Amino acid sequence: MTLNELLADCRVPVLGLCAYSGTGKTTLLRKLLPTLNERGLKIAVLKHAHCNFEVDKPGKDSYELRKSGADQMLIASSKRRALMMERPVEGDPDLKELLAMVDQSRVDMILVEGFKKMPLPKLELHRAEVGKPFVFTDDPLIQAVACDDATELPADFALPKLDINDVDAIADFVAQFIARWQPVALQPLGPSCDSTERKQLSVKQGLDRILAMVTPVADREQPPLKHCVNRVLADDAISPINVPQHTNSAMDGYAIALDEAHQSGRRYPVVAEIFAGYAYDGTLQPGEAVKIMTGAPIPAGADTVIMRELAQEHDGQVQFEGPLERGQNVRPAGEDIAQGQSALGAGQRIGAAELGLLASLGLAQPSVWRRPKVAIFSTGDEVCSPEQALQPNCIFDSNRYTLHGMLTKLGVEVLDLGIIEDNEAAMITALESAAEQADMVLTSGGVSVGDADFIKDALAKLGRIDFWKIAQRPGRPLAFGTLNETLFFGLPGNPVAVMVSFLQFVQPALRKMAGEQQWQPQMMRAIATEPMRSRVGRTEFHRGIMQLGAGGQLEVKTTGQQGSGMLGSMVKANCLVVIEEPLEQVQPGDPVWVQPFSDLL
Ligand SMILES: Nc1nc2c(c(=O)[nH]1)N[C@H]1C(S)=C(S)[C@@H](COP(=O)(O)OP(=O)(O)OC[C@H]3O[C@@H](n4cnc5c(N)ncnc54)[C@H](O)[C@@H]3O)O[C@H]1N2
Ligand code: MOO
Repeated sequence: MTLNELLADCRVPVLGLCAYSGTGKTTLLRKLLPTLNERGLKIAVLKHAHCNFEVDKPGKDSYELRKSGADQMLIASSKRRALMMERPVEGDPDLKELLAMVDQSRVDMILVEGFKKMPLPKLELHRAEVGKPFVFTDDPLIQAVACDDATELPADFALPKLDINDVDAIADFVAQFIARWQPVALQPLGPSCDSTERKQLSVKQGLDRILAMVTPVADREQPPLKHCVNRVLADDAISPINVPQHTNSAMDGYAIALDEAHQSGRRYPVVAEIFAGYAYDGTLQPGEAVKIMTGAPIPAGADTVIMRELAQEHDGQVQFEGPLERGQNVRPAGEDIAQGQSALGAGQRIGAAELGLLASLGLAQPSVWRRPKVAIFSTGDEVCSPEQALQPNCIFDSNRYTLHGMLTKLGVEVLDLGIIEDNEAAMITALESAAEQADMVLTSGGVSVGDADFIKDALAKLGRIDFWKIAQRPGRPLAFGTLNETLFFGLPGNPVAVMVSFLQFVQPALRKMAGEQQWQPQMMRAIATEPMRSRVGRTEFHRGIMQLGAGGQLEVKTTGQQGSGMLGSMVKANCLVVIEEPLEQVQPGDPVWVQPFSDLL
């Protein structure tokens, strides 16, 4: 069994914990589960046990009834429920069947303990004193190794290494694993589903081929900070200063040096008053206080701030109520970002928060990548510019406008070449000129099998273009390749297909070209509130409306009719519902993946 077969039906990430006995797997899990719960993550644990384990006790009804011959014993109260089944099997129980028994709609992931040999992504736990060999050397599915200080890893060890005693670091790893996880249907399919055999590419296969062809832009620019919104950082933003610059007060109050002599009722003479933006030049002596405002630097000698509400000042002296703790209400210099630390990594797209952060470091002209230039045009004699009167049998050109909108939001430079006449000579001239001026050329229409699709002949003469069929709907036909050095996408003509293909393929390509690193489409789980039909073997993108349900859970319904020419369905929608290849039908109550539009639409 392959990983894809084992996990094909899993709606949540599955991670194995693999270790030899004595490594402390269960001890770690007992600490890890509350840590993950604190982060809002609900975890199911699936554990392999020795063959004749018992969970209930002799004398209990459930035990006796099972021993009397109940094939399945389901016991439930208002707090919990347990199902015991007698299922003798040869060898290990079937993990795929067990995973299907977990109520996946209620958890964020399944941790599997045991089942060491199964093709699962796993975290290896290792302690040197147990004296056992590593598992990762023979198991390519090990994602990381958590080990103790005494463990000596080989020199060529290239996986993430975690400290087995650092539960927070392991929880971080698990949280990242969940965040990065994609359902099997959106991952590369195994060899049996390769294009040569099935004539269609999966969404992931298409995207992988596209991304392999994309080279990020290489020229840097240093525009003024306000012009950097939606640009991509070319270098790490290294902080030239400590933020905050000085150790300062987190409260309006009084700064003192807290010493042994402090006791409730002790009177401190107030020797100065410091406002934010000013400093106390002297050194505070034991027993003295300065009145201090939020953000003002803590004077030399002081180490503690007491908020004004807990202080009484009379005749130039102040006393404090309640117990004091040294260091309270003091924000150390560099607490937010230390001088020399990388505040933002190269490849980060700059949004409002990043812009503010760069400003807070005084980086007024960060180095960013130049914006990719994208040429767009529409094809088809029936396509008419909205600036002109509609001709008989024609339609207005909407694709150039949806493309323009999405490209603008992506922060690229758009070169709009208009509508190109449906003849080969016009097509060749337009494509040549577009390829010379831009990093990417985008067209819509003419990539399916129609007779009057001159673009195909023009492309064949000018570049190396493949005509793909993607196992998706809408957006099945897709042309992709190069015109000299310039990337070319021929998107299908249907207006919704254009947008869906842009979101799935052009967007990731352009983000990579723009220098963005580590971008992943946002994916969320929502509960379907109506049936959605799909066809096994293709990924369907339904236009969805997601909203919070009465129970506080994200719910999604479709916008109604899903014709790939109906732009109204995109207008009503706020997300795409992604129905993965293996699914035929989504029923109300089923969890589904949704891709919110917030990024681009
Ligand atoms: N025999 C087959 N017919 C079709 C197939 C197929 O596999 N076999 N695939 C269908 C699918 S799926 C799609 S999508 C379309 C894509 O076809 P083309 O890329 O060749 O696009 P056109 O035929 O030129 O146009 C399709 C549709 O879209 C309208 N259109 C085109 N450009 C614009 C524009 N700029 N603004 C608004 N609307 C536009 C055009 O008028 C057509 O109605 O092919 C199916 N057929
Ligand atoms: O790409 Mo087409 O939209 O599947 O009609």
